[in-house]
Amino acid sequence: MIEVHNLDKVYQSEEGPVNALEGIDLEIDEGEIFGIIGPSGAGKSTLIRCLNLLERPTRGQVIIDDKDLTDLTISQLREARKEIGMIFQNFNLLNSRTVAENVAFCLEIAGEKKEDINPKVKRLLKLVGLADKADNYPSQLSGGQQQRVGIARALANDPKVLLCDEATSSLDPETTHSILELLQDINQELGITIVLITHEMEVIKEICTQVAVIEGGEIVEQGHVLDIFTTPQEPVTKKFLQRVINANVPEELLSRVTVNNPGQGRLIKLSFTGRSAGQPIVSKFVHTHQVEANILYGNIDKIQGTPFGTLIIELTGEREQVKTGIKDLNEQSGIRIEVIEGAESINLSN
Ligand SMILES: Nc1ncnc2c1ncn2[C@@H]1O[C@H](COP(=O)(O)OP(=O)(O)OP(=O)(O)O)[C@@H](O)[C@H]1O
Repeated sequence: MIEVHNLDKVYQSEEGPVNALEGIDLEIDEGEIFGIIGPSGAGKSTLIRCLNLLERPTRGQVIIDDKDLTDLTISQLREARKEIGMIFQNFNLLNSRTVAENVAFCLEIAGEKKEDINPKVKRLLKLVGLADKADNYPSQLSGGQQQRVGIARALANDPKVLLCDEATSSLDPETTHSILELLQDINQELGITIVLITHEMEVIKEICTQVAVIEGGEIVEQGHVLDIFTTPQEPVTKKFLQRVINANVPEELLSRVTVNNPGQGRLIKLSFTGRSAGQPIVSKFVHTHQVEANILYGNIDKIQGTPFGTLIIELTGEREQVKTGIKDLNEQSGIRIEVIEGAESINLSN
């Protein structure tokens, strides 16, 4: 549905060229909710704006629905953009127009027949839950309601793709949740492919199926959200995940373990998914190995409907027993083990 090949974007600034994006490759399937996450300055906004050529790439291709946008004439591009809706962090509504007029505006520009505009606006406002706000002005609406107008406007030309540029970043958590739910409904009911950029892993966790992590203008990691949550590879991904999984062992616990049991206690973090999330892993482990297990932290969450658990346990016992036990655990499918720093590390690969 969307393909990006070897895309670069260089801005010319007074201080010289800025390499905002380098060698970006992406493939986004039809019907996907694809998230792009990265820290400030990573290139997220530039990338999403390159997808509809609001920002022209310096090099590379953007292919949407088999059309290479970088090859189109201005009028062909205008036509192709009707298939790509976009919503923004600050909503970008026209304050002098009512809610209905904001939505009607795109239809007027697209040359839609006058008699078709009103019923379509009504339908769109109903879809986003604002049927009763048609005659209000944007200043009379909450942030969440304004974003709903933005969504109705973005859907006016029946797009196949919806681009969301930090669409929930200026909203409180509850409103964020309701907007994400609306986006998910739109994706499921209308089959629209959604690409969103965000700096919040919560947003990725809540609605995305695939995620790409961008840092310094490059995609450093991408894959299915569940895989990235359970086996993150890059430090930047791990940092984002810490904020949502919150499975860091407090310093004081760590020092207690190493002070009381020098060279003995080992802290391990288990991440488990799917069927293994419902298994009595720890009791089975203690039963089989002569090792004590003290649970310091535990949490079970759901990502894309799949249970996903995290456990942090302190293991004490004979060194060899502990080592064998950890290796056994590591061989079980669906379980990922990390020996946490501060405890004597064990090489899990041999
Ligand atoms: N018009 C511009 N001229 C020059 N440099 C720019 C321009 N727009 C962005 N940049 C630079 O390009 C890089 C990527 O910026 P971009 O806004 O895409 O990042 P971002 O990940 O969206 O950041 P944020 O989350 O803070 O919005 C940054 O170094 C930024 O300073």
